[in-house]
Amino acid sequence: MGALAVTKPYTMPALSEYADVPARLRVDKVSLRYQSPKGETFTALDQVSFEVPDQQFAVIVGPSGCGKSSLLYLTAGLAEPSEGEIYVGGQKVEGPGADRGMVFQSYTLFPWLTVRQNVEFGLKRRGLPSNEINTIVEHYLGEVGLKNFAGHFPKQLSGGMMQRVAIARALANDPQILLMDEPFGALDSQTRLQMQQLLLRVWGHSKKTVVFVTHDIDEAVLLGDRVYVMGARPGRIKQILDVPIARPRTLDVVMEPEFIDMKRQILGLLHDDLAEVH
Ligand SMILES: Nc1ncnc2c1ncn2[C@@H]1O[C@H](COP(=O)(O)OP(=O)(O)OP(=O)(O)O)[C@@H](O)[C@H]1O
Repeated sequence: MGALAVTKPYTMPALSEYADVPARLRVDKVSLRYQSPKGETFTALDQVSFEVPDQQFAVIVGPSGCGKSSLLYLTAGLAEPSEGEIYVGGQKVEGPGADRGMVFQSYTLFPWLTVRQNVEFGLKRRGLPSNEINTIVEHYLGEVGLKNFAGHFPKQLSGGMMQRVAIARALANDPQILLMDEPFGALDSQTRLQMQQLLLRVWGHSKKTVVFVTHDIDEAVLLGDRVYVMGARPGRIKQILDVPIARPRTLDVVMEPEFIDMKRQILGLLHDDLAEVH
């Protein structure tokens, strides 16, 4: 490893240390089991515990099937853990709520609504006054560079533009936390790089807590404050690594020794997991 800086692994403090100061997200001994049609039980997540401090950009990586999406769905309140609890802003998750914004890989815009109508959808449902809605929508359309496309319908947009609308829509609702499940997974590599930079810029302004799932290790290290590496069978947190790379981060950081060292550590953890499976 020579002169490369070695990243000190993050040691997870005992959950009780946070009793007085709730983290923005707290996952406490969460297990998730599925029942097969034959009645067999499959453990997708096993006793998963971790915390994400306020304003942190947390990235979850792990082998396919380790339960990354399941963890986001549980946090979104779209499914219930078999055991354990999840807290967002100190409140136990007991169902879906506007305090959690979601951006998925597949485009989830309302196709019959324009870009503007998609972004203002949640604000209208909350009954905000129209001048306030306009100010918020203008702000976020500006943030994602889509002011000139406000009247377009989703089918008139590229994949990257649709994801920009999804990000604007999620942030416009002022959620406590933004949950992103492989949001750039379906984009071509050039657009993906652009979207990563856009997200870093928008996140730098909004300072929302983000939990971002990806398969892409470069993406994890480029975006994250911390990378939560999961193992499979059963799904669990294997290691939490702090990313020791200063912000703002541009594409050039991928050549830096710290970046390469982080990638090496994460790959090592993922390879260990593959070796355990085969
Ligand atoms: N509704 C379901 N019924 C049964 N098993 C399920 C269900 N949903 C997910 N699983 C299983 O739970 C495990 C975790 O799935 P999940 O989609 O959360 O993993 P993942 O890490 O996000 O995978 P990928 O990276 O491939 O998207 C997988 O083995 C999956 O097959």
